[in-house]
Amino acid sequence: MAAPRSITRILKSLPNPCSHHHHRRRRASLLPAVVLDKRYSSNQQSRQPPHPHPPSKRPPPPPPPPPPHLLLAAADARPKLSEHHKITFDEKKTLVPWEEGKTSHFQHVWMRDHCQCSECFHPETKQRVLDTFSIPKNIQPDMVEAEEKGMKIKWKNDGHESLYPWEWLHLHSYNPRLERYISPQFKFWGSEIAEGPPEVGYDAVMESDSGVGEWTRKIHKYGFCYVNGVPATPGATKEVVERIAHIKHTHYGGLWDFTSDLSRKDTAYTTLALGVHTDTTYFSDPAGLQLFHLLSHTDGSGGQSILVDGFRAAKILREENPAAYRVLSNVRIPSHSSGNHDSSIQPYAPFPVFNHHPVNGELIFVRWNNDDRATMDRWDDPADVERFYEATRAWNDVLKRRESEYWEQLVPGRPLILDNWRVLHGRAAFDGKRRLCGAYISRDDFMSRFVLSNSKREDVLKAL
Ligand SMILES: C[N+](C)(C)CCCC[C@H](N)C(=O)O
Ligand SMILES: O=C(O)CCC(=O)C(=O)O
Repeated sequence: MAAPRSITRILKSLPNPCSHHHHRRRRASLLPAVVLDKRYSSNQQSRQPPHPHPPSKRPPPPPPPPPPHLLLAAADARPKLSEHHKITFDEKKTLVPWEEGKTSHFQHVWMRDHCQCSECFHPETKQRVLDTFSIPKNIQPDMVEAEEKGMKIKWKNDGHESLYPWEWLHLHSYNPRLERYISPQFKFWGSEIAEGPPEVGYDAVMESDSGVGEWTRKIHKYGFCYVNGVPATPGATKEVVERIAHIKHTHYGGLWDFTSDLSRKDTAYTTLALGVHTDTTYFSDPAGLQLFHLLSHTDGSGGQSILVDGFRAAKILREENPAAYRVLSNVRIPSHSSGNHDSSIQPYAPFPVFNHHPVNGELIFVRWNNDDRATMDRWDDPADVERFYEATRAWNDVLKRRESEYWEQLVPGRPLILDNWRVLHGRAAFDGKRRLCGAYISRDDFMSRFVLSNSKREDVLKAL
């Protein structure tokens, strides 16, 4: 391969793009720039996806890495080019030497495909307009120049000019990866959370995006959060839910308003106790968030709510009984919702209790609803049947421990929202007239609002 050609027409030493406008350093953001890191490369070191059926001898999976699914870009770090080396390119790639001593390698086809100009990338819709497949296979720059705002490339084949902002280049450097990720950690909790459960105020949520930012940050960190001071009406409740995102409509309706009248053929519409579970395990894409608002409970008592932190419980099970954790990470459980005459809802495939991110291996989703479990008649090895029941018993024992359970009597005016991918919920039996309203929000809609209400949109867009 020919030695990298020096850049033609680089007449002077590279200007340090940050040298003469430090006074224009980005206003330190009020909140750390939180953006989703969706760029998991397929070859990133990752655990193998779980085996379809529990192997008997397989060693327990390694502990998952900390969840890197959120990127906290350095709020005000500005990448600086090397003072000593120039940008160079050869027939395949451009090399960008940074002050920190690392050099990013960007293949030309990748660079051209990621041109951010308004011809190639729609300025409003943020979608690619460029026809990727019109890029010549051997595309090369005619000229590469370091400008104040970024690196400019003039392409040889058609003279097209692309400008790649320095922050964008540094953030998207893939060889090597340069940005450090500080993932906001989850705060696991047990029964002690009753002393100080996460909560926000109705006014804050309704009046400002920063109020929604605080609310979504607490939901992400704890897996649940109360909203204090909400008028105990379905209308006010709907408005609160929609401060996060549009409601996920299901066969229960949009904003559901329910009581023990079996109007929908589900035990939630009875006075029965419900063991802790996650909802909608019968959807391919189960609800991300679920809000409950007790509107009234008259002529009776009971119906206390119970929450269990499913991520904490899973961690305990993995430590105490790795065999059970492995079984519940591999055995796929069929689920259904078939009480209503006009539907029998089932996901496109059964899923295990513990679902791990397919690339980085972190536990990302607990699915557990023993009441909605369908008949399990697909076993490669019948010996796995007993193993499954042993594993679910071990799981149930962890869930039912006193220190796992957070019991709380919901009250009108103080709705509870929870992360249905992490937190299990249930209720005690009750009598009398008990009316709740609430709604589901999809996981992706929640994460979108969480990120955008806790970062500058420009940072989110830059990290796409
Ligand atoms: C929330 N709402 C009362 C409307 C429906 C309850 C659905 C309960 C169902 N067994 C599940 O686990 O998804
Ligand atoms: O009635 C309640 O408090 C909760 C009902 C429930 O668990 C559900 O709707 O999934």
